[in-house]
Amino acid sequence: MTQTQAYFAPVFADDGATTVRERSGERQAPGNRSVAGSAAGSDSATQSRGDSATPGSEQSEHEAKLLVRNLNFHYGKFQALKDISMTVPANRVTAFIGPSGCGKSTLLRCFNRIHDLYPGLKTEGELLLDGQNVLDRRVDVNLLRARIGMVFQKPTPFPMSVYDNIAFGVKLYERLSRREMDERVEWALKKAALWGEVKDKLRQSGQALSGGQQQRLCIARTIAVRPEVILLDEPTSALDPISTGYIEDLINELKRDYTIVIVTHNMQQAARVSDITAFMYLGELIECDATDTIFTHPAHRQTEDYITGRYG
Ligand SMILES: Nc1ncnc2c1ncn2[C@@H]1O[C@H](COP(=O)(O)OP(=O)(O)OP(=O)(O)O)[C@@H](O)[C@H]1O
Repeated sequence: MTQTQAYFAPVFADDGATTVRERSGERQAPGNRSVAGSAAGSDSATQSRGDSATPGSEQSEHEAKLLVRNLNFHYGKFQALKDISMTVPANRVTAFIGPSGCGKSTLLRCFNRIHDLYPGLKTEGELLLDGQNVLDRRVDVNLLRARIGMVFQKPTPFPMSVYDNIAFGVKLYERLSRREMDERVEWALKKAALWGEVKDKLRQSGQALSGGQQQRLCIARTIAVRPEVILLDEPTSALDPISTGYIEDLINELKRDYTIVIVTHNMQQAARVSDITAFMYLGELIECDATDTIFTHPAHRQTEDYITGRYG
């Protein structure tokens, strides 16, 4: 099973699909949806605003969309994340940087609980989305993943038409008329800056598009379910510079409506697209601050060594 298939596996399963469809009528407008059980994290909501003790909060006057508190993560006996605390501000781009193996992707995957798909992994601490702890076992992970969408490193269109690539995820969560679905598909493709290139190819296979177009299709597919947060795990590492430029422009455009978290190995990219940068090293968050500050006046020697290319 590929990572993407695994990600969607719960909604392919009979029980999961039924649950999501049955609950689709309950879904609220974007920005006003709840994924948590009735008691989950309610008292944390007020605390999630302007928690000055949390790294990353001081540099943002924006509302905290995600708040990570004392997060630890284990792959079996190996601890991959160590006591991570940080704020991800709303409608901003937050970049995770750091040497290979420092835990960037592991942290990103905690946000939409993709680790739940694999046995033997343990997450401790709190991860608040609009004040609700998404690590609470009562959280409906399918609804969580509708609120927090993810785009993987390698473009992974489904083996179906361009149109169906978009419509597929939407159908899992909403019942739309044909006309409404047409409108949603067009809207998502326009948002992903792909409409002009594919409007005459909607019935062609998504896998027949170029690599850069496929990645924009994957972004369109993610946007189509109207998430609030978009997680991008090295979204341009398999793309040429022109396609990378398109995606970076798109990220800049999308942050008006979405909160974006991106993992990147490319420090120029982090500097170009992000407002906030978090530097990680050996499973720890070393520092998190405004991107300009991280790249010009990092507070820690390890950060400076990394951004100046002394290691990594
Ligand atoms: N499934 C797994 N089982 C055991 N250990 C894992 C697993 N996935 C990742 N790790 C380990 O967890 C640590 C963090 O890995 P992660 O992929 O999050 O790092 P990363 O910073 O994203 O690295 P890269 O930049 O190379 O993608 C690494 O030491 C890695 O070997």
